[in-house]
Amino acid sequence: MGDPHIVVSGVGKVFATGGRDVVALQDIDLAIPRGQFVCLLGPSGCGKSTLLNAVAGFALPSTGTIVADGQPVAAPGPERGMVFQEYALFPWMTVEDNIAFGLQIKGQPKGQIRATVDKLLAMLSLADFRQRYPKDLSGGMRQRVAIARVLALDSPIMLMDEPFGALDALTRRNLQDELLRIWSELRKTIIFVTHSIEEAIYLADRIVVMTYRPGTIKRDILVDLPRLRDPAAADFNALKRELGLLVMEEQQRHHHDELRLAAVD
Ligand SMILES: Nc1ncnc2c1ncn2[C@@H]1O[C@H](COP(=O)(O)OP(=O)(O)OP(=O)(O)O)[C@@H](O)[C@H]1O
Repeated sequence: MGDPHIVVSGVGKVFATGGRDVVALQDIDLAIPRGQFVCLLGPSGCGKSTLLNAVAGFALPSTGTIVADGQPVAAPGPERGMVFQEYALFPWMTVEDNIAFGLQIKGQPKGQIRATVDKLLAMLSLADFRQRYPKDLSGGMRQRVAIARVLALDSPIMLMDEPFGALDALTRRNLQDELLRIWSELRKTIIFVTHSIEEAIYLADRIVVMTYRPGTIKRDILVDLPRLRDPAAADFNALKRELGLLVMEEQQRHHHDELRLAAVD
């Protein structure tokens, strides 16, 4: 199988806020093989985004190391593309210009950019929208553009922070299917943050459940169900129940923590 594509070793992250230290991550060890689709799952505040941002190189860990695509992570890099929940599109650019932007920055020849943009517009069913501006697109369409922008750079690693969290259920399922199709075609390594148990089971090869403060790995589960997965199937639901209990324990710890802090203040 070769070396893991992403290696997180002994990672911790402490935020100092208002005289209180928040241990957002502690002792995180994670080795992700090339091409694996990993979901980070857990309730709000358990450090999912902090871990993703550390892999992205946006906010480095306080302790430990991260190696991605053979390189120690010290800053954002082109081998790690990021898709956010809020579509990070340029509002003054059309769909095709948004997708082309990163390639123009890289100084690629015009003909080559055009070919890549055409391919991505087709791949994400955006061809009829190429001249539109983001404000004239639905949330789902905007998120397609955001994914196309990252794919344009051909990063072998895709980091996704609740990318479908703001979408309605039907659009969300559509984009999940679309993402699975793209992933199986292009074989990216994906780390996908979600707090939806169903979304994690629907998508992932592997689900990493995190604990609430300190953020540690509570359970690391391989999902061995054939795709496309059926959320109504018995084995899907058995896993959903198992994960539901794990996540609920952490939600309760979060709740108790909030009550305790409220009592102190
Ligand atoms: N810049 C920051 N300064 C101080 N504390 C922070 C900062 N960023 C995150 N935290 C704290 O670190 C912990 C982990 O936050 P993080 O956003 O990674 O959690 P999360 O699991 O992604 O939650 P959510 O789903 O709500 O985004 C939380 O307790 C949060 O309050």
